[in-house]
Amino acid sequence: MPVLSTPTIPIILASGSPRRQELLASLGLQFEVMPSHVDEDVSAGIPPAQYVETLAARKARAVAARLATRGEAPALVIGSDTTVVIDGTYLNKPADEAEAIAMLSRLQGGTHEVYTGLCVRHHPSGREEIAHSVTQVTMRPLPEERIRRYVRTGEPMDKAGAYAIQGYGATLVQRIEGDYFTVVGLPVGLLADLLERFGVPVF
Ligand SMILES: Cc1cn([C@H]2C[C@H](O)[C@@H](COP(=O)(O)OP(=O)(O)OP(=O)(O)O)O2)c(=O)[nH]c1=O
Repeated sequence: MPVLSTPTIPIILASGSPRRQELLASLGLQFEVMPSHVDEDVSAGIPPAQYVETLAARKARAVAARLATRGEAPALVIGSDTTVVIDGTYLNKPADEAEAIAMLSRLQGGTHEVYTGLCVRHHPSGREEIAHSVTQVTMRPLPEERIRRYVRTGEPMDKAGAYAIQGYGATLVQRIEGDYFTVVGLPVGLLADLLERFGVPVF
């Protein structure tokens, strides 16, 4: 674990995701957490890269707006969004166990893509740097009984695509092509690039 350093400008993570909090902390930066609670509805037919970038920006903008209302000092706000895409269909968090089973039945034995969008927004100037990253994940063929047992662990319920590669879900994955952290929900290399553009190097 790196020594925690205080960045030159306060950093705010606009996310309630514990995975995102852990990954950002692993970079050794000090930051505050402010979940955005935005509506995640996006117009139908939007391509996946645009979809995750739109939601990442919406999250960062919602939190930046809160800072503006309170007249807060300058800060960098980080928003992020992850979605699983298979054959043009977006799989977000399952509503219940039945939907989790349906999602995993669809993903098993094949390859899908995980898209994560990132937005770093400067408050109060409104300058934004937005980008996304995509990783291909191939899942092992899984018997239905194994899918049901996995869903009963409770792990899939708050995860896009109903699995967590960083948890028991690691055992479901055959291979990935691309950045692991994109699948977990915060591509740290891409984030470091965006922070550098604001003159905030991670190290
Ligand atoms: C595919 C996959 C997703 N996920 C998680 C990352 C995200 O938390 C979640 C996707 O939902 P998101 O809507 O991206 O994020 P969130 O609602 O959890 O948090 P917030 O909007 O406040 O930032 O799925 C994993 O943890 N592991 C995985 O392997």
